[in-house]
Amino acid sequence: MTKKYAIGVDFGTESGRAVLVSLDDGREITDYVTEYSHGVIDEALPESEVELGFEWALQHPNDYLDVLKQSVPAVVKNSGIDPEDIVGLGIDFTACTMLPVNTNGDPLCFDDDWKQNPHSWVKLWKHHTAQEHANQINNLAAKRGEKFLPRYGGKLSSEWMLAKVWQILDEAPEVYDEADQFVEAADWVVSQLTGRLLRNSCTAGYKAVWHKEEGYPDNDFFKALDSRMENLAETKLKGDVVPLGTSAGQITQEMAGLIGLSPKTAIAVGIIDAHASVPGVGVVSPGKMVMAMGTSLCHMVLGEKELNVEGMCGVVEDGIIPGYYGYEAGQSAVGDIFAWYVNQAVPDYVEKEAESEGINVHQWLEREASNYKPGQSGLLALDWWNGNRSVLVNTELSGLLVGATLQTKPEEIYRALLEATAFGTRKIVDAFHKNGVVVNELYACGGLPQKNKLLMQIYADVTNRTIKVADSKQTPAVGAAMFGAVAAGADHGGYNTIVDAAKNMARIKDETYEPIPENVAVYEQLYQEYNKLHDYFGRGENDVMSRLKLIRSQSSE
Ligand SMILES: Nc1ncnc2c1ncn2[C@@H]1O[C@H](COP(=O)(O)OP(=O)(O)O)[C@@H](O)[C@H]1O
Ligand SMILES: O=C(CO)[C@H](O)[C@H](O)COP(=O)(O)O
Repeated sequence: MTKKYAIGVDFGTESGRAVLVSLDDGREITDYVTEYSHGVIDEALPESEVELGFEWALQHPNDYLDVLKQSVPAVVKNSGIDPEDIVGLGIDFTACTMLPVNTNGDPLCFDDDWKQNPHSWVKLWKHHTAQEHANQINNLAAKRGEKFLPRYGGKLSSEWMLAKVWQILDEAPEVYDEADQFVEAADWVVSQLTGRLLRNSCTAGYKAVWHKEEGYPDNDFFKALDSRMENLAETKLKGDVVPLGTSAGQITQEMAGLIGLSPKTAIAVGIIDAHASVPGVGVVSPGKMVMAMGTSLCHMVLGEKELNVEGMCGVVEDGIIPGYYGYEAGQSAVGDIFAWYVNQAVPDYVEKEAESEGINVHQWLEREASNYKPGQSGLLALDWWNGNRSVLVNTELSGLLVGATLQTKPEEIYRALLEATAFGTRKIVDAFHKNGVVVNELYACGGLPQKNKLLMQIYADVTNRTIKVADSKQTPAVGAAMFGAVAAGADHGGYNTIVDAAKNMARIKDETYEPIPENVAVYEQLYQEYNKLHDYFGRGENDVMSRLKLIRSQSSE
């Protein structure tokens, strides 16, 4: 039989990339990145005078279609592979990245009547202006003892579907009324490929509080929140929720022609980007935490029971690998914090030296920071530059650096920021491990493990665990391609289960990061100090960060 292939398309924050993968061994034959031409829309609507407020983050649905139209034909062409041998395609997406659509499934922002209204656009996962709505959802759910709340670590995030939908209802009731449905971008893009709008159980479970047995929260709860939302589940969130690995159908003739695939290609239902990384690195059993490390960091681990863990993003049965409870936690900025430092705060001389050596500023800072021992800088930071996703679940929190003196060097601050993110991860690992969701070893994927060895060693030392690294540049896309192979099925050259696909296709580097005992000891001391700052600023003893944010938003009105 001729070799078979699948395509995984990873829709990230700034760009989308297609990867063509061999189904024999997971080898990535070729990939192609398409930058979103509108990027993250955070200042004004495209071709419009309408300005956006503080912490808005929108996207343009056409950018997603451009990824399909540019990246997919490019990987087919560059590989020279016959499209008939590409049996499946899967996509993964950031989430909750959601949009209102009309009865035809078209985004409201495509309509001239609606495009001047910011609420008609795609709200990106990091759109952070629905915190007040999230707070009210959480308070009411806690007061009513809603069963769903512990499954989300005791708090729903402002990044998720319910807070975003309620914000739309509150601030633009006309958009809420006009919308036939609110859908995840992952599901919308699949509908553009197949002509069928299905909701995948992964985004529905983690981001829209859907449960395999219980469905969405009761109408009573929605009614108590806001009587206008009483029937949200049957109206704006209507439609079948289907398990991961389901085929959404074959690609439409029209789309197949447009993007250069065979009309027989099976399309998998979508999955969250981070979650696709789990089979992508070959993790299909408990005890192994997968860290998708990029602009943000998502932590995923499988368990055999549904347990409550403080501040986790969620536990969803079959949410990642069928047969297991999939747990997720996360840090809403990691690479983004380093980017902030490099772009906003590094002195000129560092940029000049890096440039004269032909390396980038990250590489320069990493090299210089490697000359320090743990604790030597006397610095300690809190990693909340984009709020805290786990375990505090509060987007009002902000960053902190203590210990700076007149002698402090840029590379010491850079190192303190790397360490802060590692402490944030340690907090998450401990929260799971101590509550019965065992974490014995760590698997890292995403851009950061390829870029920064010091960072990875610090993570191994701070967590006192071995870290294995994906041997793939595009792990979520490889995971998505695996789901594409499952959608095709073994009879058509794919696989029948995601476990079979992962066993054959996932690849891990030989080199691992092992904890260094003397570093582990110093970091243990620093972590205790981090914990004190964490609780002081994060657990209500001192809410200066929330007050500053309030003053800031009042002052910018
Ligand atoms: N050498 C480096 N060390 C640490 N962080 C880096 C380095 N180079 C780039 N970054 C950070 O990596 C992040 C991008 O990660 P990547 O995984 O490629 O993106 P994404 O999360 O969008 O998929 C950026 O936030 C950037 O600041
Ligand atoms: O919340 C998410 C997963 O649950 C987002 O998809 C994720 O944080 C986006 O990450 P990145 O920009 O690093 O791909």
